[in-house]
Amino acid sequence: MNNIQIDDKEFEILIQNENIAKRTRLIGIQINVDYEDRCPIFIGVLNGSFLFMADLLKEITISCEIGFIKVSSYEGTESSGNIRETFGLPNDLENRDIILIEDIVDTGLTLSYILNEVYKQNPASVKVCSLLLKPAALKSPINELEYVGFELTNEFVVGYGLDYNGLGRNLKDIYRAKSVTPQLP
Ligand SMILES: O=P(O)(O)OC[C@H]1O[C@H](OP(=O)(O)OP(=O)(O)O)[C@H](O)[C@@H]1O
Ligand SMILES: Nc1nc2[nH]cnc2c(=O)[nH]1
Repeated sequence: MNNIQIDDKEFEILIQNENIAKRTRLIGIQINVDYEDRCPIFIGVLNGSFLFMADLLKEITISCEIGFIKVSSYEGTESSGNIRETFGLPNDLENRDIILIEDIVDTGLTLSYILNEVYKQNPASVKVCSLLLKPAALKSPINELEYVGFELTNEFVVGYGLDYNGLGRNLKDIYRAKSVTPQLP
């Protein structure tokens, strides 16, 4: 299925699940090496990270803890940049190694907000693992961004946890919005 319709938008295939799985396996191996003999806390950012978090954690063989947090920011395809609150952040992060798991880093506003909240608890270290990154959309560099699955251009993507108007999170593959060709009169 190379082209799909979700709500009012057409999407085309961008990254197949086999390639997501291969990349995830490699990231998992790297994290196992980097955190050998440590016990990091993986914190997934809901909702979008739920599939990536589950698949990545199946590749993790070191001792670790797992949690999820939720922040709110986006409607449709536009970034509101209007992040209100973090829900569910553990309050015992002092001296712990934290690995934040994101599905996508776009403007980086969500992540900057979360990082700020996490640092208030004086963790030992903080790194970010994101399946997707849009480098050209980043509003400011994020030094903690250590593990990235795929770099994208500035296109809206959906599937494998990412939604369009609440739909499409269950898709195995990742799709990008097809550009609309202007209609001649
Ligand atoms: O880098 P940014 O421009 O801040 O965008 C990235 C954030 O946007 C998406 O979350 P969203 O707020 O849409 O919530 P969701 O995970 O529930 O879809 C995504 O999961 C990231 O958390
Ligand atoms: N679904 C989806 N959510 C996002 N949040 C930030 N960028 C995106 C994107 O490209 N797709």
